[in-house]
Amino acid sequence: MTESLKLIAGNWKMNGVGESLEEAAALRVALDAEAANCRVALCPPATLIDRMAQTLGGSAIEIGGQDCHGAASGAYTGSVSAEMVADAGANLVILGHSERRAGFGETDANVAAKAEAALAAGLEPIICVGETLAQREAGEAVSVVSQQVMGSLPVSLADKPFAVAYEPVWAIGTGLTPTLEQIEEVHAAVRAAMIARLGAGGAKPVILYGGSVKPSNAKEILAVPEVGGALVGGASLKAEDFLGIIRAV
Ligand SMILES: O=C(CO)COP(=O)(O)O
Repeated sequence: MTESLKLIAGNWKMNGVGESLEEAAALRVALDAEAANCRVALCPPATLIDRMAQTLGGSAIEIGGQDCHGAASGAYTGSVSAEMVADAGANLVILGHSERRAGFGETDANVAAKAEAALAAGLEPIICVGETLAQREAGEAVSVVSQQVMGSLPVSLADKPFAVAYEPVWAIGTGLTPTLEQIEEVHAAVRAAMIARLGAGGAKPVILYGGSVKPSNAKEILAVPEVGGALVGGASLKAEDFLGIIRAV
């Protein structure tokens, strides 16, 4: 078991324009008044990182990007480098989300390169893994996720701060969640793969669960062994919902 503080991270995905920062501001007001029992982060679209950093400046709430390129700079129209994400005001970055693996063809090797770039820029990567429904139904969830961990974590992560997020693809945005036993089984496998890949450096970083986490199910999910926090999509867009999850820690 890890002794690290739990991390509750909100992934806004491609939602949010300037006025959405009111939700970040409301979260800040609430957490200024009642300190959270965990690390809290918001990961807005890249265009909002800078303004969110201004909105949250001086608060305990951390900021993450949702992706970065694997190269430091160059002719990659439309892409954002890890250094740019950090320069805008983030200290974390989500990498290898299933929406990027499926929609943008990202491979484990791409994700590992992005993690290297993130480390070089001083960002803490949150590396996502998770099986599809077909893979789960074929009994392959543990093997698929273990392979993703082995392929997506560069060995240079060993002494660095990072997190892994287990997000079953079929649980994202569907209202479906695995049973607590299924979550425990995969998180144990993720931990074993982290240690196989990184040695002792794989023992401590938190493993987040993501996929239809909401205030009503957060408490039981966060109590599962090796669940070191949550990566929250839809329920992170409204401060009140996100606070309900933070309060469940
Ligand atoms: O993909 C997710 C977080 O990265 C989970 O999304 P939902 O919480 O909306 O299911």
